[in-house]
Amino acid sequence: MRWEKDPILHVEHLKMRFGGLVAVNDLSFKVGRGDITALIGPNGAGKTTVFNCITGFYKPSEGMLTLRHKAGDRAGSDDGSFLLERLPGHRISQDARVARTFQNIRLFSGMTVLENLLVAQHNTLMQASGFTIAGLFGLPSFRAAEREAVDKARHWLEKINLIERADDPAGDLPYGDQRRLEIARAMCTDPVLLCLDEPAAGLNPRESQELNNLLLSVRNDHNTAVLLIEHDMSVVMQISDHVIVLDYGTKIADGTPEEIRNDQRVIAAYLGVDDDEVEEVEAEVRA
Ligand SMILES: Nc1ncnc2c1ncn2[C@@H]1O[C@H](COP(=O)(O)OP(=O)(O)OP(=O)(O)O)[C@@H](O)[C@H]1O
Repeated sequence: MRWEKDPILHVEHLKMRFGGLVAVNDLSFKVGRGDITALIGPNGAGKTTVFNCITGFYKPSEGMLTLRHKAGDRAGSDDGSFLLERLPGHRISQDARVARTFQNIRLFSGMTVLENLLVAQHNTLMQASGFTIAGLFGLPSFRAAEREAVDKARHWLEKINLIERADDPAGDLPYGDQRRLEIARAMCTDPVLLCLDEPAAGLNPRESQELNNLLLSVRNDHNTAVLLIEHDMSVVMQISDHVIVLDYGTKIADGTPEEIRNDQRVIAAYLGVDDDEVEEVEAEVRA
């Protein structure tokens, strides 16, 4: 398994307490480099809390989160390890190159579709300017970086079939297009790990299929590892290489989609049924 042989992220003994509530308890798992990994579980299982720990929104109460770059990862990052639990949030995105989306859409709705993709590249552009006004106006490195930013934005607009809508306000797009635009915006930061919180929520079957195709392309063409929280089993089972199941903040299963599909504990916990109903539910899931 790639997640054992070549993990990009190693979560060890993660614990997150909120006062007396233990939302995540002694959780360990690995995310394979270039894999699509799904984190699933019933409402309140602790999935978003795990994301918030990985992306620096929360400092874990205990545990280690190690992200390993390899030479050849996106944007020429060198070999190197990042202990995410010790880094401030902005360094997790900028240096460790972890990007995320949220359960609710957080595009700049008044800006155009293209502008949303350019804003995501603000850091690279500012570095190319040498952080000076003179740089902004004159430096050839800035002009080259600007061209690259537009090319990258165009690449992603073509990929998500929104090139025709580049100059429209992002808020005018249909919901499914906005979801894909958010993912494209995150990809414009050249992440090595892309964390997506319920990307398929609210999508119709056609939009869900478009999302699947986009995520498969992120994995296959860009070799970016994807970690997603998802309730939509048609997305999870179709595109994931690896599935991790949480219940009440602890891991109850970890394996390939096939293994998870056949795990009775998962069926019982995830669907919230009693033990004597498991067989019936299992038959429904297989159908
Ligand atoms: N900031 C917080 N303060 C207090 N409790 C919190 C906080 N964030 C999460 N929790 C609690 O931690 C537990 C796990 O919540 P979390 O949102 O991580 O679950 P989830 O698996 O993502 O659920 P869902 O699928 O509904 O989004 C819940 O009991 C929740 O109420």
